[in-house]
Amino acid sequence: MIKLSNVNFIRESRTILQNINLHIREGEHWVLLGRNGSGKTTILEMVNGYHFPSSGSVDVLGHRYGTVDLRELRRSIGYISQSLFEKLSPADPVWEVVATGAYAFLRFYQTIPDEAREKALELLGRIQLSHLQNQPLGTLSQGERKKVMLARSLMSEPKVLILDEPCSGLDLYERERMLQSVQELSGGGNMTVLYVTHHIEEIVPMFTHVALLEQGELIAAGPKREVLTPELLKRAYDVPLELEWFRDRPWAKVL
Ligand SMILES: Nc1ncnc2c1ncn2[C@@H]1O[C@H](COP(=O)(O)OP(=O)(O)OP(=O)(O)O)[C@@H](O)[C@H]1O
Repeated sequence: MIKLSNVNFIRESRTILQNINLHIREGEHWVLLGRNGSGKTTILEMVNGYHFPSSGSVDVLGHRYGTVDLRELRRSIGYISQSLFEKLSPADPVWEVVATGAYAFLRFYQTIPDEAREKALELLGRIQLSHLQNQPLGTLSQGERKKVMLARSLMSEPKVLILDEPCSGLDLYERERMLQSVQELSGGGNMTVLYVTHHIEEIVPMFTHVALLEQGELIAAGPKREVLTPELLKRAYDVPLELEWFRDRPWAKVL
């Protein structure tokens, strides 16, 4: 499904990723953890085909990057990130922004097909945002924006969903609602999920695997209970901590 083999990424004579080997199978839900600058977003951008490795290979959905039409492949990948949000037009009504997700367009310059409109409205209903459907995107709160991005990413019924810190800037209530929506809309079925966060407690039960990065190197990758150990987390974050599992969710206590 997603395979990074011996990936190195060098920019301006700096090694940003070093010998990354990561194999994500269909239906697995992975969380990528690591300190600021450890290379998480670079990996996500590589899986989206926005960066190419300096050496090694990236295969997504059975296609090797470098030999495939990325525009076509990207329709099977939903991507939520702040940088994508910034490219959208703040004056556009919410339902239109969601509808553009069906085509991987940033904006419609022609009449929007009824089918796309109906689907966008349905997705907005599923995340309880129908009341905002005609409001301009730029007027939404942080929490509403994140959920609109989630709905947009699901328009094309992607096989792979990539979320880069979808809960950043959300209060506790909004964060829990967002996590609930992520679980409801992408937790079932065979969708493969890759999720980046700085907050260990966001690893809700739907997540199956964790990869830990330290300065561009993977120090652990596998089933979450094997990777989320105090020893490995101390190595990744350089902070001694204890981990408590509550309702299949890890909570970190700094010692
Ligand atoms: N095009 C580039 N040229 C030079 N350095 C780059 C480039 N892209 C990324 N980097 C560097 O690579 C490192 C990893 O960046 P990346 O954004 O992947 O980290 P991250 O783990 O997502 O960090 P954060 O948690 O702070 O978002 C950073 O030190 C960044 O400055």
